[in-house]
Amino acid sequence: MLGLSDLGTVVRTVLDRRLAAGSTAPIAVALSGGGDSRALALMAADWAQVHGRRLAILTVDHGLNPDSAAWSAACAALAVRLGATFHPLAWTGDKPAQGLPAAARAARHRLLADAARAIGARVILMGHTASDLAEAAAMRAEGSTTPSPREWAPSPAWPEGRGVFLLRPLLAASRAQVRGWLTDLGETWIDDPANEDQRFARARARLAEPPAVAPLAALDPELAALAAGAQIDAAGVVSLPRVRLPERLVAAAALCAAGTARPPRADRLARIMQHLPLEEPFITTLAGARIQAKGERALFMREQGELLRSGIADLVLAPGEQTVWDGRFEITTQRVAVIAPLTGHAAQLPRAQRAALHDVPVRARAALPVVLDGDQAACPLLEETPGVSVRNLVRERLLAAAGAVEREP
Ligand SMILES: Nc1ncnc2c1ncn2[C@@H]1O[C@H](COP(=O)(O)OP(=O)(O)OP(=O)(O)O)[C@@H](O)[C@H]1O
Repeated sequence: MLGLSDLGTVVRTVLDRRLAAGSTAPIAVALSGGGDSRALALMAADWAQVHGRRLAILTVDHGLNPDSAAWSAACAALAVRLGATFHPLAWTGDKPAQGLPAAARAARHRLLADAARAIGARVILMGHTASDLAEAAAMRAEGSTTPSPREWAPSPAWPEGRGVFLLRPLLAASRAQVRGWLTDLGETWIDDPANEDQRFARARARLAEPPAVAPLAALDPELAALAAGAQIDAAGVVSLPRVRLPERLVAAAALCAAGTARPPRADRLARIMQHLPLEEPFITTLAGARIQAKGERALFMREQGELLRSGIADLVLAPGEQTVWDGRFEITTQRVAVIAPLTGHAAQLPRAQRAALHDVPVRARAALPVVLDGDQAACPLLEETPGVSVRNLVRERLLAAAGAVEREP
């Protein structure tokens, strides 16, 4: 059991290990105003001061409780007290009747990630505790697919969370321990009544399961090494050895190659895992990706049919605009540019690019982005295109997903 006086030391150790001491980027804290994130903000402020780092407080108002504006105001007041910048964020979209907690969570992660990127922060600190780990386990026992919060993980929001990591330094402490620490300091906090609302699986889990002390998130060096060894071409096609591929890497490679965000279904993934190591050629789709296994390698690429079915339209970018196209390519323009999938435009490419296209697997070609100029097309991935720059996000995302990035970039 973690003693109260040890809590600060544990958190400092995690921050020392994961944050880059010499970085000039601000450190973001996701502050709900609840006890856990409040304690975390206090500890992070100490660490930031010692290391000369700026602190930014991010608070999302979900608009679900009449008191939420007052909660945000309390967070703003703490930011002032800690000398941190305060970034109020609001979930203004439609609120679904079903699945409200999941929708709120997805919106929260998108807002937090966008805000972090806007201020140049690479890490968002979150206040999950060992009690949250125990609750996630209890919810899974109830049939939910809730993943366990990990100490260090890329933001689940995609593409908003590109390059942004979540750090949970309180995972080894129970909620009661964190609150004991706050009480000792004379601090108060907000209790969100939704946490006690028994209609939500999460609240039932809070009652059901006594908190357990969390093991530190185990890093899987094999997974990270395999991801680091992946061959990824300019078109974003991922090539991995087909035998001894861990299931997690297959799922991550599919998501990254497809640019999609929704994790694949467990039963589909399990079926693929049965076929993948066999010797016969094997073709399937997963999470918007096409998987082609032949010989000793498996290729993961965007499934072109899914791209076209996603209703991707010709996109007009203004000068200076940046977008993530199909979840795979970050495109920045210095001029007006019309971006479209290559399908139907291959004959409009200059000769050199048509030749370069031969190096791209046939079934990956239609899902490449091209810039249309009248009756001309150009693919910035095949050849430099004036006024348009493109960054392939596939490798960076795969490395982050596989745990190959262990600390603040
Ligand atoms: N409204 C909010 N504004 C900012 N941060 C928040 C907000 N709500 C939650 N958080 C952050 O998320 C942490 C966990 O909160 P909570 O347990 O309510 O969310 P969760 O849905 O279980 O987490 P996750 O989003 O990782 O699934 C908090 O300690 C805090 O850091």
